[in-house]
Order: sequence, then C-alpha cells, then structure tokens
Amino acid sequence: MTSTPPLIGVINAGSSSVKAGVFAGERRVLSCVVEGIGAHPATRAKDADGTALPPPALDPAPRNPGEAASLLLPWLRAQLGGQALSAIGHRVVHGGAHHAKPERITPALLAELEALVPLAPLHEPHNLAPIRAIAVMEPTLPQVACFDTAFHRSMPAVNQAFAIPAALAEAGIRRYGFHGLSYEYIASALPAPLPQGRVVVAHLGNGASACAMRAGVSVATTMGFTALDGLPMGTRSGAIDPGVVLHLMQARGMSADEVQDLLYKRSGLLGLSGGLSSDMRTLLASDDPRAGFAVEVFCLAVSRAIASLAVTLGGLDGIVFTAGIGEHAAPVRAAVLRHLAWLGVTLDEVANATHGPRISTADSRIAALVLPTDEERMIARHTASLALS
Ligand SMILES: Nc1ncnc2c1ncn2[C@@H]1O[C@H](COP(=O)(O)OP(=O)(O)O)[C@@H](O)[C@H]1O
Ligand SMILES: CC(=O)OP(=O)(O)O
Ligand SMILES: [Mg+2]
Repeated sequence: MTSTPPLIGVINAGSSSVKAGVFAGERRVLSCVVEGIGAHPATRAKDADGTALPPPALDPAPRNPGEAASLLLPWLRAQLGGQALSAIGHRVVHGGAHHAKPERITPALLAELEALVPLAPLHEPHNLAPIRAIAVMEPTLPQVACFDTAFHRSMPAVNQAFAIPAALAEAGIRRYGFHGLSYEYIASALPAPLPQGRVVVAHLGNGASACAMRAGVSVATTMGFTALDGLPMGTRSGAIDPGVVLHLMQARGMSADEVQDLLYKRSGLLGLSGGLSSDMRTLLASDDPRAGFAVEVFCLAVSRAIASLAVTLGGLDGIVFTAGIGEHAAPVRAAVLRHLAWLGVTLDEVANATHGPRISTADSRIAALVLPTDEERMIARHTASLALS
C-alpha cells in the first residue's frame, strides 16, 4: 500500500508577485500566482495536472505582496477542502547574520526577523505578515522560514567584504546576497556537465541579481547588504555611486526615507524610462526611445555583471537565465549574450526565440541556457525536511 506524502503549503512573496502552492513530496498539487502587484495585478491558478483553476478574486486589488498573500491563504484552504496541511514554508528574504539554513518559526525568531525589515523594506514586511496571520489563525501549524540569504553563506570572505573599516564588517555590514532559493533550485536542475562547472546564473525578475557558482555552490553575487545593490531592477537603482546618496541628502536636503523611496521605488527601469514602466513586457513593446534606453542600460549591466563574476570563478562554462525576464524576454537574453560574445558564447537565435533550454550554438565554448526557476519547490523541500523529520 502506498501512502500519500503529507501536504506542504508554500508562500513566496516577491516585490511584484506572490506565488503560493501546495506540494505532496515533489508533486505540486496546487499553485496560484498574483503578479503585477503595484502596477496591474493579475492572478492565475493551476491544479496538479496543470489545468487552469478559477483563481481568487482580486477584490480589493492588493496594494502590496502582503495583501496578496492574505487573499491567497483562504483560497488555498478552500481548494484543499477538508485536507490538512502538515506545515507551511515561507520565503523570507533577509535572514541576517545568524541564519545559514531554514528554521522553524518561533516567536523569538519572528522578533529577530522583524528587526531586519529596514534592510529589505520591499520584502521582509510582506514575508512576515502572512507568518503572523497564520500563527494567530492556526497556532499549531508548523511554519518554516527559508532565507534568500542562506545559499550565499558559502561565499569566501573576499567576496563578502565591502572596503570599509573592518569593525563595521564585524558588526555585520557585508554582502549577504539574495535570490538564494532560486539559485539553490537552479543548482539542483543544471544539466551535465554544469553541476561540477563554473556557472553564472542571472536571476532577472522584478528584482534582479546574478550569482557565480562553482560546483553548485555560491562563490559571489551582485546583491549586497540589501537587495538594492547590483543590477538595475524594476524600480530599484542597483549599484550606484554612494556619493549620490550623500549629495541627495546634503545638497538637496532629502531625508533618509525620501532617498529610500527614490532608490527602491522610483529608480531602475521605471526611472531610466522616464517613468514609463517598471515592467519589461511594457518596455519591450514600446517604441518610445526612453523604453529602448532603459532596456539597453539593463542588458549592458547584466553583461558586465556576468563578465565580472566570471573573474571570481577563473573562467566560465555556463550562463543560465531565469525568473520573469530571464525566462521570457528573448530580446534581453540576445542583447546580453551579444555583449559577451568575446568571452566565447555564441547565441543560437532560433533556440533563443523559443526559450531554449539551450540557447547557445553546439560549437559555443560557453553553454547558455534558459531554466525556469522554482523557488516554491525549494521551499517545499526545505519545509518537509525540517518540519516532518
Ligand atoms: N513574456 C515576458 N516578456 C518579458 N518580460 C516578462 C515576461 N513575463 C514576465 N516578464 C517580466 O518579469 C518581471 C517579473 O519577474 P518575476 O520573477 O515574476 O518577479 P518577482 O521579482 O516579483 O518575483 C517583470 O519585469 C515582467 O515584465
Ligand atoms: C530579493 C528580491 O529582489 O526578490 P524579488 O526579485 O522577488 O523582488
Ligand atoms: Mg521573485
């Protein structure tokens, strides 16, 4: 007699989307996504066979990922009928200095994570809100926090350091890196021979970063102390001369909150395009030169990051594109790889137009791939191994 594995619920709140699901072992029995939060929210849902289900009504339209998560929870419950969840796992973007692996949520852990909200203002509040709501509604349901930062704890000290006084580094001001659940999943899904190789993974979504991996282990990454560093993103600036921040405060009299709002919510693709859009789909469809300019800056920044990360690996065997833009935006991938042609990667235009998985030619020295990420599956794996053992 075969028994059905226990059901594990999963919530992955990003900056513009919330993805929720239920897994039974490796089988995804239910999934629902709310995307375009903050712009044009839309929702879709699927059952175990991939058949579309009527998704939850977006009424009222969620203004942030925390509100979207609270619409998804009763929907998941209703879909499950009377079946009970054995545990629920959450993506928690910042785990701080002390959490190198997923952990069971306790009131003490929750209080500690609350203190990290200023370091991930677009994410951490929305990661913690559903945890708190569930703790009240179902206090006996085990909850697990899976940290985006944990995967990067393997980075050598030289790749974690900022060139600031050592005492500040000792106080925890250093590069943590994010999107770790996505990178961990991609590491588990690399085709041979890349699991043993030198690979840069470009996670290009509303938040965007890249990670250098050797044998599936993080060696370096573009995001830093916060998820503001590195690549330009939907609304985040990415790396910027810190002198600009000083200038905005000293010469323009901006407060810390105003600078935070500018760099997290009004910069990136949205700022570069003169306020046209933070959404890559909209920019690619536009013939406004400001949209083209924003896309060009983004692609060049991704190429430069990949080349720079290759230095930390001493060479490169593979480049992987993933997340919303990486998986779907063929023109972005093409532009990035054209900038990197001199490194030894040759784009297969036809394969790229149909999203791969392999988008480099057979004779390309470096393999380029499109691999869909699955942060939810990674959260389910961690949650099952922690809560059910
Ligand atoms: N078909 C597409 N073509 C181009 N860009 C796309 C496409 N589908 C999604 N995207 C882009 O992916 C980004 C959202 O990525 P996603 O990984 O879902 O975000 P989040 O960081 O919120 O998890 C948006 O900029 C969106 O425009
Ligand atoms: C860390 C981060 O930026 O996440 P997301 O891309 O989901 O916004
Ligand atoms: Mg995401």
